[in-house]
Amino acid sequence: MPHDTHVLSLLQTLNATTETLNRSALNQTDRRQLLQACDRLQRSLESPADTTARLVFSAHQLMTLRLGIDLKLFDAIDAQVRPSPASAGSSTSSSDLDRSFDVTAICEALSHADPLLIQRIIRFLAAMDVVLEVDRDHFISTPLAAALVSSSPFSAAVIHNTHFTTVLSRLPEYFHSNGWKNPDDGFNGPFQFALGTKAHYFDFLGSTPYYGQAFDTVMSMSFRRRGRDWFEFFPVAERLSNLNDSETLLVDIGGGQGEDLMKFHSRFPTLPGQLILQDLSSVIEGARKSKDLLSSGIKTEEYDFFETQPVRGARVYFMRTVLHDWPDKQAVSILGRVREAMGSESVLLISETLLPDSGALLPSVISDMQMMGSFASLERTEDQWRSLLDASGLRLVQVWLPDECDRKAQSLAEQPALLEARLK
Ligand SMILES: C[S@@+](CC[C@H](N)C(=O)[O-])C[C@H]1O[C@@H](n2cnc3c(N)ncnc32)[C@H](O)[C@@H]1O
Repeated sequence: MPHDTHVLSLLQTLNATTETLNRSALNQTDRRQLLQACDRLQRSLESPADTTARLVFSAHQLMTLRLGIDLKLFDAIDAQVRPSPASAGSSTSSSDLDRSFDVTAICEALSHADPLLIQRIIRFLAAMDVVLEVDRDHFISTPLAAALVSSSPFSAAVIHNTHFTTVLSRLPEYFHSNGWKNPDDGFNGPFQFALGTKAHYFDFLGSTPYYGQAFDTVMSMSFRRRGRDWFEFFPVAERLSNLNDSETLLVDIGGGQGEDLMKFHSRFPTLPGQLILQDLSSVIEGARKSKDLLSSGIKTEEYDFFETQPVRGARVYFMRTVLHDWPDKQAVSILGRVREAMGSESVLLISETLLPDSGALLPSVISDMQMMGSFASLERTEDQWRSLLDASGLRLVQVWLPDECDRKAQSLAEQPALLEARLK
């Protein structure tokens, strides 16, 4: 029993809130503000020992999710808690769907794995509340467990990031061996050191479908598309409507699966000029399977951006979260290929999250560390972008952000900026 009556009443309020809060009625902003307040409260309460313990044991939790995903444990749970197709059409409704499962049936479904191992993984998941233990060997699935089935983008996020921990775990040895120099070569950095390879991270992804597909899925996830789309605050109609159909309106270089081009097309379906998606062959192969992409008339092109840019004099060369994958050493070459192709009317638009000059928040610095580990690259401040563009023979003309964005750390973490560059 707490001594302090204030603490006692605080505890009662917190516990009552947990019990009675109507989560489904909360809007996104309110939900996030509540989470941030809980996070601040936790950080302020934790002793150094608490924080250390929380952080050093978090890898175990993440890796347990990964084991569950690779084992197809979440699929097996999902299959058990869902009604069979025969009963699904009958009187069973999702609200009275029984979400309980027992370990024996899961072990039978996953007969290729040792039952004791399955039991230990499920026990760990129960300790994390990913599944809820009701009785010995008897559990209830949760929305989180259902969100980790193989087909879910969340499982791709776990696969992608657990693989990244291979690189993270070797960073200390990497820096000891290189004399604590900032990584600056995408072909000879922490990733190559950790995996004992000479391959660039993208070559590795191209030759390892399991990780390549996880990466592509993560790139398409909505959490990477926070904030407003660039074309909502860049004057598209004013700047980009005076083309004819035979000209190229926009080339999305390293455009992945074409999400950005498809969004742009559906926002401006009648704007004249060709839209072109360029990426490596392994990525374009996947993008060509998209019916939406094909029906929107977007041209797809296999293209390595270290080679001569085949599309000359396009009105817009667009790159979204591409250059943060490359340290200046390689980014200058990539930008050089764009500069050579640009005409006097061409503009290069770069959509990237800007690092603030001070006060960077966790999402920004985590991304910076991710760039360092995978690509020997970095997230850049405005000054770093200006000097990179300058070294590439280009001039930073303007940094576009929505009017409501105040350029403080929180806004910059949540809203990618659009950097407009032209020939010098
Ligand atoms: C971080 S992803 C960004 C994808 C997309 N622009 C987006 O924002 O979702 C980087 C993209 O660059 C592509 N890429 C990497 N190396 C490339 C190269 N040498 N030539 C062309 N594209 C490349 C990758 O395949 C990937 O699709």
